[in-house]
Amino acid sequence: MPAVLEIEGLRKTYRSRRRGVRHALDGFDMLVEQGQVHGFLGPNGSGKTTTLRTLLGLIRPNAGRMAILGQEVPDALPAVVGRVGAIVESPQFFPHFSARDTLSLLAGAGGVPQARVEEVLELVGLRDRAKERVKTYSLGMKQRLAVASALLKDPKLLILDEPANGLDPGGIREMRTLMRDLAASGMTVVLSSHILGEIQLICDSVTIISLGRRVAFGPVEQVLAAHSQGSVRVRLEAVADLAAAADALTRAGVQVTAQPDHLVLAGVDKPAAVTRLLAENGLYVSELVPVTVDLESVFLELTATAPVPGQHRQVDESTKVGDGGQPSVAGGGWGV
Ligand SMILES: Nc1ncnc2c1ncn2[C@@H]1O[C@H](COP(=O)(O)OP(=O)(O)OP(=O)(O)O)[C@@H](O)[C@H]1O
Repeated sequence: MPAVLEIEGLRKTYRSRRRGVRHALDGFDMLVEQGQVHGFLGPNGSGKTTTLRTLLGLIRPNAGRMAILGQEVPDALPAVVGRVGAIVESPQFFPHFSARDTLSLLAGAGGVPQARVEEVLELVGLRDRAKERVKTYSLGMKQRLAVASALLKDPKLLILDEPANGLDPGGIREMRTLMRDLAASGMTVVLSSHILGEIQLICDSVTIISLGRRVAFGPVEQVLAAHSQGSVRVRLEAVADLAAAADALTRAGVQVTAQPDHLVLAGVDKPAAVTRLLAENGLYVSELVPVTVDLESVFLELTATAPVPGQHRQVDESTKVGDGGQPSVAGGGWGV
């Protein structure tokens, strides 16, 4: 499969007198093959929007290379831009225009035949409300209009930042079907989302970014399989003992992800060793079961953003269990 999108070693550094140097992108890589629905995932502030804006020529990177449809960007952007549809951050529409007028105006400006307006209205499910003013639309309807505007030029690559934002469950399901249909027709779709269950259902492959670096990528099943080896869920008689248990297990070399009422341990080949270790520390297990990992737990583990009882993780902090309970800032986010 040819690569539709390639990013290698992308760096973007922001400098400010007050906050010093901030590495929004710290040698980030990404590869998306043709006809895939590709999920782009990362916690708040991890660099997703910076990546997409850099790709679209809106931000100048400090280093790295990028190619869209086999052409190096930003140099070749004028040549490829007609084949890329993108919504990065919510677009603003004239509130007094209807969806049909809005799309008609955009089609005219982009040299797209007017017949395409009706096609995209139908595709995103706005046909019956197309005559009404945008200011009367719900958030989800505006989101559908945004997707319709990105689809106008029948792009080869569609980039959507949080397309399910504001959609109701029915709308999310329709968006899922639309993305799959578009990919089946040969379009490549890159979407960022925080709805990880949705990404798992919809995407063929994913890239996970944390603190400006890629921490996982590949087909969804491969990413899940790579992280499901020997995972077990542990509950204790006393929830208050979880932090102590996480600490003891981490010191013994077990990889621990803390959830509010249980721990998930990775790479456990002998569950009995876990119960023994905890019992020796006066901590008593009430449940120990193998878990099939989902994308959410992989995400929380790789980005170290699992909630820890009693702590309020701040943006830019990666809360590592077992480091004395103190939130830590992993390399790459702040500082030089
Ligand atoms: N213009 C700017 N000046 C300084 N720092 C910036 C600027 N734009 C982004 N950043 C910083 O770069 C980092 C990455 O931001 P970015 O918007 O790419 O994150 P994101 O992954 O899209 O987050 P979210 O999921 O919250 O949208 C953040 O720490 C952010 O504060």
